[in-house]
Amino acid sequence: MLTIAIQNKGRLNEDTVSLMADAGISASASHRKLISDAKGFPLHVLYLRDDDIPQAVAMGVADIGIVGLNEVLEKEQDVDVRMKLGFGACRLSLAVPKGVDYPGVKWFEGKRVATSYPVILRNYFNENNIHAFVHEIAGSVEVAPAVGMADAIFDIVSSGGTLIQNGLCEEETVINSEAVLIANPHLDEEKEREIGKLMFRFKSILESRGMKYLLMNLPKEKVEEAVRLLPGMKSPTVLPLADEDWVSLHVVVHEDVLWEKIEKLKEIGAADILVLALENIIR
Ligand SMILES: Nc1ncnc2c1ncn2[C@@H]1O[C@H](COP(=O)(O)OP(=O)(O)OP(=O)(O)O)[C@@H](O)[C@H]1O
Ligand SMILES: O=P(O)(O)OC[C@H]1O[C@H](OP(=O)(O)OP(=O)(O)O)[C@H](O)[C@@H]1O
Ligand SMILES: [Mg+2]
Repeated sequence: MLTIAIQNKGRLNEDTVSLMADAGISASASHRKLISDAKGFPLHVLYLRDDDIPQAVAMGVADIGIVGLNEVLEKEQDVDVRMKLGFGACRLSLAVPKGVDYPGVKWFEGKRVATSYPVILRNYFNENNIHAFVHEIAGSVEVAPAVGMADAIFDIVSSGGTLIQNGLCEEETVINSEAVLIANPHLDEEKEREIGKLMFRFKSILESRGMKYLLMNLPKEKVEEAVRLLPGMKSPTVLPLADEDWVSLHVVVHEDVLWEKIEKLKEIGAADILVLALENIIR
């Protein structure tokens, strides 16, 4: 049976548990339980601090894990990144106090930079031939310049709100991150088959997110025009109605373009348009 390591609490826990739930796998969301068996898929679930997940997977304590790409790159453990999971999006950036006249990355030469990601930062400075002092701290990195502990910081940025609150200005994005599925690189065939099944479920879920199922009635002579407006998964489904001059048209569209498509369809005579949530796309 496969063992998966997930974050026990914190920012990735909820999205991880809900991705698994959407894939028909119920893991306990309890913060106290450290290991449990999932329902809906043969899986042991190990609840860990996110920092420990890459190592647990590299050691084989867990076969797979869900963790931010930032932690995978920081820990430099021997694990394969198998797929991106579409949540936990953030970036690791260098930021300097507002008001600094920033000429480019060479500004960091000789400076003290506070971070919880010393490995990624040192690699970046080495690649850019910068000699700087990397000052590792566990948290509240953004206050370091204000209290005189550092000249700049390197930390996670998402909305940018924390930087603004602390009078800092983002200057260099070093990596973009999101939650990923990682795996031990030396698993047997049976475990790989199980991982394949799990990834198939996750991919179906991710593909269907943001998609809507659209049904409408349309004058028959407008079908070709509607098909041109609606590049669906293959082509729209067209079903006859009792009234032979009309058809029922079904199509899957992304919510980003939903209203734009609806407006165009109405213009060519579509009526009784229904928009339904789409749970899953199995290809
Ligand atoms: N503001 C944010 N927006 C989006 N994603 C974030 C943000 N902050 C962190 N993340 C992502 O979520 C992951 C977990 O963040 P969290 O703050 O829960 O970590 P932590 O405090 O180190 O947790 P743990 O107790 O498990 O060690 C980060 O490694 C990163 O990938
Ligand atoms: O750009 P923003 O949207 O403001 O997010 C960035 C902040 O989020 C994270 O901290 P978190 O809130 O998880 O607190 P922590 O430092 O205690 O982990 C991260 O360490 C940044 O400080
Ligand atoms: Mg952590």
